[in-house]
Amino acid sequence: MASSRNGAVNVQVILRCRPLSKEEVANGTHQVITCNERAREVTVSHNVGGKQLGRSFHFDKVFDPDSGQAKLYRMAIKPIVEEVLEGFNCTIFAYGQTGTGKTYTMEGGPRNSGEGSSGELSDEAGVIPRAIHQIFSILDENDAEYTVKCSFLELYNEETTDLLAVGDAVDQKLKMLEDNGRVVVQGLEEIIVKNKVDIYALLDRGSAKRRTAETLLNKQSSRSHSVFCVTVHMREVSAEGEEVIKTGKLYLVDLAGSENVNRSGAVDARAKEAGLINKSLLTLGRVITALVEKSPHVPYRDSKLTRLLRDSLGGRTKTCVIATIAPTVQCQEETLSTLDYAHRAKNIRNRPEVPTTPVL
Ligand SMILES: Nc1ncnc2c1ncn2[C@@H]1O[C@H](COP(=O)(O)OP(=O)(O)OP(=O)(O)O)[C@@H](O)[C@H]1O
Repeated sequence: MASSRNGAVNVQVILRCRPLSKEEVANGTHQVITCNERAREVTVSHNVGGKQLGRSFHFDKVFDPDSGQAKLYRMAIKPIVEEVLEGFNCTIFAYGQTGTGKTYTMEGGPRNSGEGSSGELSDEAGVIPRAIHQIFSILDENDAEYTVKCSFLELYNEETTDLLAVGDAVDQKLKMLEDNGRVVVQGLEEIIVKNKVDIYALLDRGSAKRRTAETLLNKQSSRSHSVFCVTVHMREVSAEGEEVIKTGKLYLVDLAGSENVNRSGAVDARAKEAGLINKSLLTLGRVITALVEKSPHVPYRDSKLTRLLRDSLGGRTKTCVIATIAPTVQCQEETLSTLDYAHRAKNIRNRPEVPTTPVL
């Protein structure tokens, strides 16, 4: 039984500007970004013929360089995770140029060894550990019967690997199959997480595998996408006394660096020459364009990423994009490209639905 509680909603787009790094401060790097959190506006200033001009963009939320992880989570992500526990499927994408804070936002800043192993959140903890904490806090508070499962995969050059696999399965490339219109990744490990302490062990396992592959295979992490998925099954009794299983899914996606693919989804000529085309990122841009322009054909099937996350783009999922930018003049051109791209994504409309399955 599928019940639709909501009509169409736009993809939510939030903007985060990272602070200057120590080196940038030491070098006296010029900043060109002004964030106005209240007005939910970001302005890029540039100099044209000696005149200082500014271009402004509005988003659903704007976070300036002083906004820490806890604030971003509380204001932008917490309500989304609450919806996962109501049975919605939700997706959060981090999109931006390399080095603007996608991984920092999703996973968190560097941890000291042992930090987080007792389950406490550090100030620098990102969206993934905070979401797991929130999920367990709510489930435990409600005294619900539940299971929480996590998977973590990487897409690199259109190949899918399981970041949580161990033993013989470590280097296996996984196939994506279609099952009743749903895309499933064959053989992807789903680990049952018993409590919030387990999350750091999982993240460490995934990150260690990513790092090893980078060294051994000369991979560039900025060219890979990672998808962390949390599935929560909850058993509840409805107001009519009917026992129901609710399943909520949360996809947390750390995209490849957006450089080389411009705002219209075209490939930069230099990138093409250098063989730096990222098919999944390129197709994501084309899917967004097709959805925004209401084109009859949306090229979901053209890449692994868009096949896997089809439902998050114009489907039944609640979707949020976190666009990350750097404040420096050197990144100005890329920043404008990210802002244009993110601004267009605001026009995508999804129709979130809660599928409920009565227990037989
Ligand atoms: N909001 C922030 N506050 C403090 N430090 C940040 C912030 N965002 C990013 N950083 C720091 O900036 C550096 C680059 O961030 P990060 O690695 O997350 O970028 P990225 O966008 O994921 O890059 P890539 O595409 O190469 O993976 C890191 O050292 C990170 O700790």
